[in-house]
Amino acid sequence: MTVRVGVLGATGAVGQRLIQLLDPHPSFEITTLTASDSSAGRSYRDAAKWRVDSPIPTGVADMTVQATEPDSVPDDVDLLFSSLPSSVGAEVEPAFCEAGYVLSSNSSNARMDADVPLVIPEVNADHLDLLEVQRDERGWDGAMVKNPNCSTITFVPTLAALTQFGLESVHVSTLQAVSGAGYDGVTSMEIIDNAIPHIGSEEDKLETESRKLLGDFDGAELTQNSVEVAASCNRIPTIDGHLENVWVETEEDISADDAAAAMESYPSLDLRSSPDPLIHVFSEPDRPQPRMDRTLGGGMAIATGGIRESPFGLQYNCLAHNTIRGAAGASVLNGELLLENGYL
Ligand SMILES: NC(=O)C1=CN([C@@H]2O[C@H](COP(=O)(O)OP(=O)(O)OC[C@H]3O[C@@H](n4cnc5c(N)ncnc54)[C@H](OP(=O)(O)O)[C@@H]3O)[C@@H](O)[C@H]2O)C=CC1
Ligand SMILES: N[C@@H](CC(=O)OP(=O)(O)O)C(=O)O
Repeated sequence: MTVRVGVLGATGAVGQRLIQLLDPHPSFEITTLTASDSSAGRSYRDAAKWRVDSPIPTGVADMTVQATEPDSVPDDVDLLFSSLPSSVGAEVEPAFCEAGYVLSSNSSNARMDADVPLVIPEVNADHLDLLEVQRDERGWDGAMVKNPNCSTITFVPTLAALTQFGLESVHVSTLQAVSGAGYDGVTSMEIIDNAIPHIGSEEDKLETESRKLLGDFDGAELTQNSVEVAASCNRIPTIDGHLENVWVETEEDISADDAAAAMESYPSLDLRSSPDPLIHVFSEPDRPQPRMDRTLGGGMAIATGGIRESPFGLQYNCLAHNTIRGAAGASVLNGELLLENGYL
């Protein structure tokens, strides 16, 4: 079955990555692209300042960009990927769901709403059925699933692998690539020869989204995980790939070898964009590194290394490609999960 898909915010940094991943996808066919009113009516080639490391797909270049409103999207589109600024997403995404469209959204609005599934398929695919609650409560024919923040996606799969030991508290400190701020987000004068120890709202997202992702869904209600999470977020001058240092305290003592084995054997899924292994464990203490390891598993793997026991619990590093596993690839994987579970 080929699913007709559209991209909301298609001209942006994440929208371009979505097009790069969706164009060769065997299950999805791009039929609609939307952006702001200043791009609407123009060809995609003309409206998008293409910056992804492969040419604009030929079938996409001459498509006409539509306005981002339900009336501009044909009724036969089965799935919309959303990469809109969150303020715009908050306004227009519910209107699309009300009009009957199913959305896989990367934007941060509504991620913490009680009836919105926030999903990393390998971690909490069962939360997808919150969509039934969402449809009941909101009266929507459509539906909305979200993927988490890119830095949240990087460390939560490693925590999921460790839940068997009883998670008590987590400290995480990030070194985030500049692409996370968008192409024009951080100027060269700000970031070259520098590191910036603050990223607005980011720490709160890591602390809250992780507890929702690791929570239990009983078919009616989601109970958040009680683990305490403290985050510190830093911008550094890498292009792509968020590196994180993590300390985890658990009820049971875990040796570094036990932790490595749990992460290495943590299962991937039988979905096209889920890599096997999901978590790549390096034995070298100086890995993973952004430039060397961000493209593991086509940019969808989580890499860990430097696993050791410390006075503050288990300590390790982890890394993921922020615009693939952390954004566009995460939305595509949620699209595959929606298809697998009969929501399309
Ligand atoms: N960059 C990254 O690595 C990551 C980004 N994100 C999130 O993904 C989302 C998109 O980010 P990014 O791609 O970097 O953003 P960009 O600014 O590069 O792109 C934004 C897109 O939304 C469109 N848009 C802007 N305003 C409106 C509007 N009023 N109505 C309709 N469409 C509009 C733009 O169209 P136009 O070209 O016409 O202006 C463009 O297509 C954000 O929510 C961001 O927080 C999440 C994780 C990582
Ligand atoms: N804030 C992230 C990117 C981002 O846009 O996150 P979110 O999807 O939560 O808005 C970063 O700077 O790397």
